[in-house]
Amino acid sequence: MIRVGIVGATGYSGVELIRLLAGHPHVQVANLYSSSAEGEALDSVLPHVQHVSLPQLSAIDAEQMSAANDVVFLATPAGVSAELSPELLKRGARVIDLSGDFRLESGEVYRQWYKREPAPGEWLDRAVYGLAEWNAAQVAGAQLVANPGCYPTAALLALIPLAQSGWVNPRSWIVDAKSGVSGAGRGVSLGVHFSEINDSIHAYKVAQHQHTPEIEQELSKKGGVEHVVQFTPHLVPMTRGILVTAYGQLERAVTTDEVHQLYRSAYEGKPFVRLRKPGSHPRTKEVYGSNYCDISVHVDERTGRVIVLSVIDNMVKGAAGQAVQNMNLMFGWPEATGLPLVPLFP
Ligand SMILES: NC(=O)C1=CN([C@@H]2O[C@H](COP(=O)(O)OP(=O)(O)OC[C@H]3O[C@@H](n4cnc5c(N)ncnc54)[C@H](OP(=O)(O)O)[C@@H]3O)[C@@H](O)[C@H]2O)C=CC1
Ligand SMILES: CC(=O)N[C@@H](CCC(=O)OP(=O)(O)O)C(=O)O
Repeated sequence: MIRVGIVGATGYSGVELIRLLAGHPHVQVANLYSSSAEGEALDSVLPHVQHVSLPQLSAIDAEQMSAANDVVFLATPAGVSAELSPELLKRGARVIDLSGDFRLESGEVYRQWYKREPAPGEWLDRAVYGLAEWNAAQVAGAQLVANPGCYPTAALLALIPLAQSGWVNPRSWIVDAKSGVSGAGRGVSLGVHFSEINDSIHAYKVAQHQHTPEIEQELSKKGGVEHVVQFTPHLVPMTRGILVTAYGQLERAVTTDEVHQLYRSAYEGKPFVRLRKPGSHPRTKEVYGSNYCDISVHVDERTGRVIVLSVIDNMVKGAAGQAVQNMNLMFGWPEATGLPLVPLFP
């Protein structure tokens, strides 16, 4: 058994980590850390974990955290990990960061999109981008894994095979995405007020969302040329789930079946990518509570566009589930260890 510590356990991704790790055969949730509820039991904040055997919430202390855990998950807002992770890493800890602090290779790009100070460059250089399906070997040897953002996970799994094919104009990508409200975390604000978001849908951060450079960075790395993405997120009145509808302009004539075959080869043997029938319409409900990303491809011969649909549960494949998948790779266990294989339905 390895000892796992979680920072931000009172938040949505942190408590989702607890749900998943409680069923993991090689893990003991040894330490939970909180910046606001030190000394309390987690079930006093979140009663749904009553009867789950968990340690009390402890204060954040890099020395203790490094000594008392084999791996530390940071499920904290942007900016926390940039300061805390170097302190943990210096002391030899292994870290899986669910925030955006180590995903962007350039500190300058981070400063521009996150509007805050980046982590020190020496540590940014050491982070491995934890898109498990594409970076498994690097994740296995990493001390610091930057768990991908929720929208980038759905977008990159949908687009990397095509980015590598050279069939699509790399500057033509349009990624339209819709997210459930849990993506915004547990903090309360007018932006997630029930009476203002229910029965309604809206776009936000048009041309300004911090996941734009993350998607572009990874598509460009995998595609071998610069890729440019027009990314528009929307908030929809549901709790979990992301649907990405992505469009690219084809530079050669290909059929839906050829694109489907490309994806079949790309994701063969990957336990969490389920390629759906060509021309089908995956629904967020079909991956709810699971670590799957379901993908379908379509070619519109009239417009010369390829359209890729992908769905994930933002809390699982988009956050905690992918983090557990990365932990499995880091410790040499099969990728799917401890992760639920049947979504919650309906
Ligand atoms: N929700 C989602 O779908 C996804 C979230 N993420 C990322 O994961 C991270 C966590 O998100 P989420 O769980 O939604 O957020 P929440 O707001 O639900 O939880 C964040 C937790 O972080 C802790 N925290 C707040 N401030 C500090 C601080 N200064 N120092 C230490 N801990 C602090 C809080 O716990 P306490 O008060 O106990 O310290 C809080 O419960 C974010 O970076 C987010 O962007 C990534 C992908 C998807
Ligand atoms: C619905 C909703 O508000 N979603 C969040 C996604 C949070 C996230 O994953 O952002 P990080 O890059 O900081 O991890 C958003 O759009 O900002």
